[in-house]
Parts: sequence; structure tokens; C-alpha cells
Amino acid sequence: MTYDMLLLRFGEFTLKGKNRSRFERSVHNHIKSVLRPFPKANIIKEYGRLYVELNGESPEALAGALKKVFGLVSISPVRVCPSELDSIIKTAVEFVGQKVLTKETTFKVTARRVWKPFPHSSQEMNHLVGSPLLRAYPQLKVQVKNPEIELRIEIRQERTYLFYEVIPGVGGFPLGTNGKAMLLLSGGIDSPVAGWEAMRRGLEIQCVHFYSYPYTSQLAKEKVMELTRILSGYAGRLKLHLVPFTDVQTSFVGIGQDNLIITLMRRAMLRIATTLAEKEGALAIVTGDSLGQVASQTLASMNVIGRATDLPILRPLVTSDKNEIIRTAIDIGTYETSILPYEDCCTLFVPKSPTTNPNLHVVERVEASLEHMAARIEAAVAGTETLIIKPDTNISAGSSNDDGAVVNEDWF
Ligand SMILES: Nc1ncnc2c1ncn2[C@@H]1O[C@H](COP(=O)(O)OP(=O)(O)OP(=O)(O)O)[C@@H](O)[C@H]1O
Repeated sequence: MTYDMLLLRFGEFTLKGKNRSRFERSVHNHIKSVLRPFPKANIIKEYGRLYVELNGESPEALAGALKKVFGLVSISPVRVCPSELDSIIKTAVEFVGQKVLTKETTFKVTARRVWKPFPHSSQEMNHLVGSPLLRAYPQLKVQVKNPEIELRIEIRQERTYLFYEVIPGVGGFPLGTNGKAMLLLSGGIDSPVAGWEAMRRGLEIQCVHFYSYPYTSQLAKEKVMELTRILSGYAGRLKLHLVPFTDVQTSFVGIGQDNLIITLMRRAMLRIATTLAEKEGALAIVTGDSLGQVASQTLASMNVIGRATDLPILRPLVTSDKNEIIRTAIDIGTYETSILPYEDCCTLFVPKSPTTNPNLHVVERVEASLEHMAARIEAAVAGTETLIIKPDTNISAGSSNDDGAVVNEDWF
């Protein structure tokens, strides 16, 4: 099938109101970044719409890449012709002729006259194009409901578009148009999905990962870097803050409060993430919590943990079932990496039965009794190494090692 262009459709919000130019700029940049591997493709902007000229690039491959662009509602590969009746009929006959038609292929024409000065209404066009098609291809049979072929024709002033398919995009808001947030990224299944959902809602994210060397390995760290690399495919590039958490975490061990360890750890994570957020100008913290999934994700736990920060905590997965989360993880490409068996610091020193109902006063009293906690938290922030990761970053080759930060210069 020969197509000339891809027609891109966006949510209404991108087309109207005072945010329009900001939204458009963001979408345009995002499209440019995902289409970088297709040098012949050319983005054109016309009458508030975006099109991609194929110039020989594969429409399937381009549509696959464009499914990473937030705010994009649907994509149609189109043939184009001048907005003149003869030309539209000729192009339609040729276009349908490229389809494999069996003995009785059901079809219909759905025309839409957007450019009102065009002399034939949408209804008239259905007949004016349908009749020559029936004459040219006697195997076609008109069927209004669920035909095998629906030839759609959109008549605009600049040109007319003919197409069959409307391929769904991911929707949401253009990247970064709703502010900035810190994503607490573990190596698990949930937090990368939460990060993707947050980006889809227009948030720019920066990832924060806590590791406890030597209890957690270099491989565990590289796994999180790889997850960040995959997520960066949706953002162009992402910052990853790697926080040394060993000192803070081990200070909770052996104080006779084993059932509170996870609560204490999570609160410390939030305090560190809040400081990093302030430095980076982020206004929220995103986590992969899903209500009731584990002890630290009961409502009572979330309540006590969440009070360690003044920033809003966004939990995109809070009401999702595990199966739904896994399905999204597979779709966005993070699942295979998430299930690699490298340990997360949260699984260390964890008691058999952590509390599901921590008491805020008790937790605060325990925290107040811990020596040098503020200094340990400060040291963790100071020791944080920040990487910039892009889709083509080679994680194992240029990665940081356990002795300190070795960051490949190309990443910046
Ligand atoms: N080492 C870590 N670094 C950064 N954030 C973390 C870390 N461990 C946990 N988190 C954050 O806390 C949330 C809850 O973690 P937990 O391990 O209890 O649950 P989970 O359901 O297994 O989540 P995930 O699948 O994302 O690991 C995670 O989704 C993540 O946002």
C-alpha cells in the first residue's frame, strides 16, 4: 500500500486555549526526538495540525515510534491529492485497487467536508466516490455496518486525505506540560509503570533510586539504569539520581523496632527525595504504590509514611490491579528488565511480619531517638550521583561503578 503521509490527531486541549503554543511546542519536540532514527521523515505543521511526510520511510515503523508521543490520540497513514472532485475519484480508485479484493468485499465510503467552499457535501461525496469504485471493482459490495473496507476521505482546503486506518496513540498530555516530579524508582515492576503513567499525564519526571552497597550489587544498580534508559525512550533523556542509602538504612537495624523498619525507611526516602525535589524545582513525588499490595501500602501505612513530606505524593497505580500493571509494563517495555532477580534495598533487613498499621506518634518517637539521623540524610543527599540517561546510553559500558561515579561524558 502506498501512503504519502501520516496524519496525527491530538486531544482537544492541545488545539485550544492559552496553553496551545506550549503544548504544540512540546509535542513537536517529542515527535522530532522519536523520529530521529527516520531521517527521511519530515514533520509539517499546517492549520494547527501535524503531519509526517514519509518520503519512503515505513508507515508502520513510524507509527510504532509515534506511539511513544504523549498527547497523540491517533495516527492515520494517508494518501493525499488536490481537493478537486476528479482528482479525489482518481486517487480513490487507485488507492482501493491496491487492496486485495475478494469476491464479495464489503465496503463503504465515509467522506468529511471540512473545507466548506468545496462544492459537494459529505453525503454527496460518499456517492460521487462510491459509484466509480463499484464500477471499477465489481467484487465490492456496499455495507454500511462494519464493512471490511471503510475508505475515509477528509476534504480540506490545502489538500484531501484518503485513509482506512485510525491507529490509537497513547493519549494523555504532551510531555512536561503539567510540571515536574521526582519518581521513586525501585527495580520492581510497579514504579517504572507509575513513572510512565506520570509522564503520560504531562509530568516531566526525574528518577531517584536508593541503593545500599555492599548489600545491593552493581547489577541491581545497572538494572535501574536500564529501566531509566527504557523510560527515556518516552522522554528523550532522563535524570537518574542514585542515592547511597546504606548508612541511613542500617541505622534502623538492631534498635528493637523491626516491625517498623519499612515505615522508617520509606519516610527517610521521602525526606531525601524532598530535598532533591527542592533542588531540582520539582513539585511532587511519584511512587509505584498500589493500595493493599504489601504492608507498606495499606492506607494506614501510606498515611504515616506520607507525612514525612510536605510535597504531594502521586500514586498513579493506587487503584490498579497487579495484572493491569503487568500488562502496561509489558506494553511499555519495562517488564523483562523488572523481573531480573537483582535485589532491591527494600528487601533487606525486612522482618517476617512488618506492621500494616503503624502509629505515627510511635514512629516519630523512634525517629527522634535515632542519633545523627539528620546528618545521615544530609550525607545521603550530598553523596547522590546524578546521571543523564538517553535511549542510546550504553549502560554496562559507561556505567558508574561501586567505587564512585564514572559517568560517560557522552551522556550530557
Ligand atoms: N530502592 C528504591 N529506590 C527508590 N524508590 C523505591 C525503592 N524501593 C521502593 N521504592 C518506592 O516505593 C514504592 C513501593 O515499593 P515496594 O517495594 O514496597 O513495592 P512494590 O509494589 O514492589 O513496588 P515496585 O514494583 O515499584 O518495586 C515503589 O513503587 C517505589 O516507588
